[in-house]
Amino acid sequence: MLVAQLLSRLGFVTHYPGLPNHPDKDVHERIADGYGAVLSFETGDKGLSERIVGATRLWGISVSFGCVNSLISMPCVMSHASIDPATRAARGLPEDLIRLCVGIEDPADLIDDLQHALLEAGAVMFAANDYVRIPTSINRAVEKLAISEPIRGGARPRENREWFVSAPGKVILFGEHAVVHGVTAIAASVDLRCYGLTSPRHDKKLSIHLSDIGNHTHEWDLDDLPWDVVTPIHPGEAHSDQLDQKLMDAISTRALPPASELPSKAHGALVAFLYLYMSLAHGGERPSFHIIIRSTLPVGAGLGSSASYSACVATALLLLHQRVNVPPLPAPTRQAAKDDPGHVHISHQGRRALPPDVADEVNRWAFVAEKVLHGNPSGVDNSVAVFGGALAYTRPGFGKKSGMEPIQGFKSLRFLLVDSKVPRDTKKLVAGVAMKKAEDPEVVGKILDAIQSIGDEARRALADPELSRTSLLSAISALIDENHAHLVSLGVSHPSLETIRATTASQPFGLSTKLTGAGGGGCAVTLVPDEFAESSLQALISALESHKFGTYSTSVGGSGLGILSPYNQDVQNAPVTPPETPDQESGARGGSLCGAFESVSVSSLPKWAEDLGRWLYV
Ligand SMILES: Nc1ncnc2c1ncn2[C@@H]1O[C@H](COP(=O)(O)OP(=O)(O)OP(=O)(O)O)[C@@H](O)[C@H]1O
Ligand SMILES: C[C@@](O)(CCO)CC(=O)[O-]
Repeated sequence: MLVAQLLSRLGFVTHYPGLPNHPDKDVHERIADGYGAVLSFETGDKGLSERIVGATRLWGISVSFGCVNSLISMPCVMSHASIDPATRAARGLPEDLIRLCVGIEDPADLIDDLQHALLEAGAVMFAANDYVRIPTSINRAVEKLAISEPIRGGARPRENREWFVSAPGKVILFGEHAVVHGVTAIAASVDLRCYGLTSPRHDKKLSIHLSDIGNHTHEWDLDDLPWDVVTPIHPGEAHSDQLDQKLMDAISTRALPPASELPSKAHGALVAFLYLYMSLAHGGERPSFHIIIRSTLPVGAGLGSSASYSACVATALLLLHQRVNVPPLPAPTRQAAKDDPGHVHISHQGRRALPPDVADEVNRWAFVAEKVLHGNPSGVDNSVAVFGGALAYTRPGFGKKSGMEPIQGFKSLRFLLVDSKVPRDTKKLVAGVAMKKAEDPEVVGKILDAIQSIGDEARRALADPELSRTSLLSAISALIDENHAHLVSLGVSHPSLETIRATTASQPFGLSTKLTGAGGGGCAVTLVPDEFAESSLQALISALESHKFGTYSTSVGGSGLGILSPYNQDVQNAPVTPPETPDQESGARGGSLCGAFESVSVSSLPKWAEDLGRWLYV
């Protein structure tokens, strides 16, 4: 009732038998007690309705209702999409109709979330201390304006500004490799990140600087790229499950020198970048820009460096190809007054600032880049790089429930990451396990089942409020050892990883360790119990470093994808918008942040980036 009253008061045509103006209120009251949990409303504009549905956080988007949590849908594009529009119209089903099912959450949270969504979508504004509806005609005019100037509140159109993006790496606690074959993996973001900075060029060239891959720089004339083989993928369309082999071949043979001349790490990164750039280009637009990539993650070490690179490239390209928008700057929830800037809407800050539709689109394209780099990725790494936090991930296509579920309780665990510094190739290791499975399906099938049980057990333990902290930590330790043993059987360990395990398990440390990520070298993850003294941790780090291993004490479960806010009022230090025509001579490297971004030390990079202004995170 409260939701219906809110919508009706705001002036939306609201259908709910509890409202006094409902035409069949009397009939309903004769045959039923109460008014039920389902209602619907019209906004007057299908696009606006889509934005509202996409902007809700607590209301889950769902085709069919019947759940304890609150759900939202647009029947005409979801449950009733298969009925042709004429029949829908004849039956009086408005195209802009939004249907809601109210669940058991706190009504105040539900109303707050709905108000935020209406505000974010541009359906209401905040004036005189209250939300008021923006007439649909104004909304349409604003939408038209947004097409020519998509970043409302920013200083310049998007192709003329610098975009600064970042995404975290990941640690897989349970289920690597097995996840490729349908097992659920448990993974979380780490606070080491990849950063990408784009600055505009005005010379019809495209260039990329890979700071971590031998400082490799590559430049292309946009007109020389093999456009003749590109099958355009229009905005809103999904990339097919398979890579376009013609485009892959054309990039390798015509846009890049033969692979032998290019280090393979750079080759993979460049192919992935160009593949996305060319696939995303549409409407004859070919933005000319320079992009610099820098990461605080070790590359090729099992911490998801490729996925965080893929997420940064996908985000930058989706922004520059005008396929995603940063949400408009919300109105202050309290009016600004003298000496009071007003209260900025909370959803513009922190983890919730980038809406799910932006995150989903970036994730889809980051997965495409991962396919270019890895062949057959499960999607867990890019999902963590985009969504952050800790999650249980099951790849689709194995006849069971797939997707992501957030995991609570992971953030409180302490880990030490140890880099064996032994290089390896994820693509080959994943292919090796697939070959083993093809040769011995029964044995590998049993290992996969055992790894699934380990992940299930870990999730149960993490979710069990009755379990003492000591029991939880000893359960996770035992499961870490067990999972590692299975990875050894799959043939993806390495002598260096066994040395790390032996060192961390030795007295006085007695800690459990497993390889993480693809293995074959790369990183191991060690669970550090709460009571483990700082002096012991330092002694362990010294012991590991004496073997020439690298160590990272990292926190897990932090933010996913981030975009530095393009709004002037959110920028604290430097102007993020570059000169109109940066460095006309070369067309490149003229942006205001480029020099500083390239020269700041790796250890200072996170703080430097954070201090530039407000980051909008998923
Ligand atoms: N900072 C970066 N700049 C450019 N390319 C990168 C960067 N980080 C990763 N890559 C690309 O990703 C490849 C590394 O992928 P790989 O999967 O082997 O390592 P990883 O992602 O660190 O490990 P895992 O997949 O086990 O988590 C590199 O060879 C390079 O092509
Ligand atoms: C080895 C693997 O399971 C994790 C790599 O980080 C591969 C994948 O899931 O794509």
